Amino acid sequence: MLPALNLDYPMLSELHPFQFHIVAACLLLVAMYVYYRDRLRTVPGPVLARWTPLWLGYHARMGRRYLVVDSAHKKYGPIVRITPNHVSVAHPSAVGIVYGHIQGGAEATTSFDKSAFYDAFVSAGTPSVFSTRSRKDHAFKRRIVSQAFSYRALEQFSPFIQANVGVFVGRLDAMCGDEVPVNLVTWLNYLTFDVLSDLAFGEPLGMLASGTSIVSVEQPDGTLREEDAIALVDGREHLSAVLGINPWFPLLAKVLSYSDSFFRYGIESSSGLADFARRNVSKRLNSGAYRADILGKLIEARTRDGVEVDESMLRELVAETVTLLSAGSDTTASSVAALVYLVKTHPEVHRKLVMELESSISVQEIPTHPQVKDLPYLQAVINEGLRHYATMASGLPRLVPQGGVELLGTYIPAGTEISVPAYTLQHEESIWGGDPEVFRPERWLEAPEKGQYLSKYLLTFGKGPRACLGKNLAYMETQLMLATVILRYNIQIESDVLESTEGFVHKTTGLMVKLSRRKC
Ligand code: HEM
Repeated sequence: MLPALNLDYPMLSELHPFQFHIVAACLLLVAMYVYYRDRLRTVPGPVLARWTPLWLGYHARMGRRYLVVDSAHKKYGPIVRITPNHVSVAHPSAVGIVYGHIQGGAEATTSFDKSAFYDAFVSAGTPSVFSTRSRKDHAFKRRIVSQAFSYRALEQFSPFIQANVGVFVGRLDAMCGDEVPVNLVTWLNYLTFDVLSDLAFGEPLGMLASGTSIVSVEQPDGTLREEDAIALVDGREHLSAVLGINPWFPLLAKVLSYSDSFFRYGIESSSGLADFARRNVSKRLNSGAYRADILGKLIEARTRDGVEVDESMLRELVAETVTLLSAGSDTTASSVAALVYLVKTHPEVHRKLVMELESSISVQEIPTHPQVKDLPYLQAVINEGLRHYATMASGLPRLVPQGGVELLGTYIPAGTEISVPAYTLQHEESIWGGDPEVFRPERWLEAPEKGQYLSKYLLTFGKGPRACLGKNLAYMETQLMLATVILRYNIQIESDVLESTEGFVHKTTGLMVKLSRRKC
C-alpha cells in the first residue's frame, strides 16, 4: 500500500524566520547562478523571452511572431533576445554576416549554418535541400535540385504555367458580374497549387477545374482518405515553425495534441502530406514517362549514371517534392494577393501599372512571360509589394559559428541562434528613407544604383547560399498572375483589410472581391 501523501507543508508565512532566510538565500543563489551563467545577459529583450522559449512559441502558435519581434525591436533597439538562446538583429550590417557567402574551396558557402529550427521541417525522415543543415550535404543536394531551376528549365516550365493561368482566367471570367463577393486568395491558391503539382508531380491537382482543394491521401492501411491539400500544407508548415523554436517542443506538442487540435492536425498534416507526395512520385516513376518538369529533372539528375531508383532515393524525391509544394505554392499566392490589394488601394500606382501593361498587351489577351518579364514599373510594384507586405516576415535562424561574432558592439557567443527579422529590416528608415510604411514602387526606380542597393535588403527570398531556389520561377508566376488580373478585371475590394496570418511564411487568408471584365 502506498504511504499517504503528506500535504501538510508549512506556508511561507508559517516558516520559522531562520527557515525563511535559508529558503530565500537558496532561491537567490539559484537566480544568481542562472544569471551569471547566462551568456546573453547583456542582450535586452522581453523578460519572459530571457527565461523561456514559450514566449516566442506562444506568439508563433498564434500566427504573429514577426509582429511581436518587430514590437520588441521598437522597444529595445536593434539587438533583441527573443528566446533564452536566440538573438534577433535588425540592422543592415547583419545581413551579409549572418546570411552571406564566404569562399571555401570550390563551394561558395556561409559560415553560419542553419540552426536546429530546420529539423522540424524534415519530411519522410529525410532532410530536403531546404531542411538539410550540414553544409557539405546541402551543397550536394543543391547542386542536384538547382538543375531543375536552370534558366533553360524555367523556359520549359512557361507553357505549363501559361496553361494553368488560362484555366484560372476561365474560372474568374465565369464569376464576373456576380453579386456575391469571391475570396481571391482561394483562387490564387488553387492556381499556384495546380502549377506546382503540374511541375512537381507531372499533372495539376485539378483544384481550378474542380473548384476545391480536396485530394485523396493514402492511410497506413492502404485505404484512401479525403483531405484538404492546402490545409495540409498550412498545418505542417505552421506546426514546424512552432516546433523548431525549441528541441523540447516536439515532445510538448505530442502531449498537447490530445487537447489542442492545432498540434493534432499539424502532426497529421505532416504525415498526410508525405503520403500524398509518395503516392504521386511513385505513380510517376511507375509510368516510366519523361516530362520536362521539376520531378523529371530531379529523377534525371539522380539516375544519370545508370543508377536505379531505390527506397532511399524515393524517400529523397518525396522529401524534395513536399518541400517544393510547401515552398512554392501559398508563398506565391499570398504575394500575389497582397500585391493586388496594395495596387488596388493605391489608385495612382494602379493607373501607372495599367498604362504600362496596355502599352504592350491588349486587354483581351492573357499576357505571356516574354511580354511581362522586362516591364520596369511592374517589376518595381512587385519588389515594393514584397518589401511592404513581407511574405517572408520573420528572421531565418542560423547558428553563430566557433569564435562567436561581434555585432553593433555586442559579443554573441558561438552556438547562439541568430536571425535578421525580414519585416523589421524591410521597414527600417536607415535603408528605405523616411517613408518605409508607404507603398511607393517609385523608390525602386529613382536610380539604377539605388534599386541594386535596396535589393540587398529585400529578404523575401533569403540571401546567400541558402537563398530561395525557386526565386526566378516565383517572379515568373507573380509577373504573369499580377499582370493578368490587373489588366483583365475591374476589381472591387470588399474587405476592409487584407487578412493574413503567419505560419513559417506570412500568408494572406482573405481578400473578398467583386469582378467584372475591363473594356468588354
Ligand atoms: C513568393 C514566393 C516565394 C518566397 C517568398 C520564397 C521564400 C523563400 C525563402 C525566404 C527561402 C530561404 C529559407 C531559409 O533560409 O530558411 C526559400 C528557400 C527555398 N525555396 Fe522559396 N520562396 C518562394 C517561392 C518558391 C518556389 C516557387 C519554389 C520552387 C518551386 C521555391 C523553392 C525553394 C527551395 C527549394 C528552397 C531551399 C533552398 C536551399 O536551402 O538551398 N520557393 N524560399
